[in-house]
Amino acid sequence: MDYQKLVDEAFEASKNAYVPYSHFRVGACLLLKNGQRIYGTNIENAAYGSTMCAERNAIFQAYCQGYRQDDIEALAIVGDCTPLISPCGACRQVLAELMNPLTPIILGNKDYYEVTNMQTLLPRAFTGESL
Ligand SMILES: O=c1ccn([C@H]2C[C@H](O)[C@@H](CO)O2)c(=O)[nH]1
Ligand SMILES: [Zn+2]
Repeated sequence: MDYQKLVDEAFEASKNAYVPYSHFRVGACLLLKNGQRIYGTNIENAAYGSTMCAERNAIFQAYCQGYRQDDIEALAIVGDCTPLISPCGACRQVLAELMNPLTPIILGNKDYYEVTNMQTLLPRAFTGESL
């Protein structure tokens, strides 16, 4: 698995970020097991709370196209920052439900990346199992 390529593609996607308020571009590249890639960027709004994060845009788009967690090979999330970008709480909650706990999540900047997963990012997640 060429994680560096996923990171590079996520940075390419981040060029489409709509970030007039934070000027902080985030990119996501979701790799499906069929080889297809689905991209996401953050899209901000003057009503700040209506902003949507890059990784949620990517995972929602995958689901919109009919894919489900077992179809997902990996997800790269990137930002030009140090330390590495780390998904916000809302994204963790969404990703914990929509991705398998051990599916690789690659967090990257321009210089390096780290591989993690939802089990590590959100241990003891609240899921539909509890309802
Ligand atoms: O993992 C992250 C962290 C932040 N952001 C966005 C939201 C907002 O547009 C900007 C600053 O918080 O970065 C993401 O898209 N993903
Ligand atoms: Zn988020």
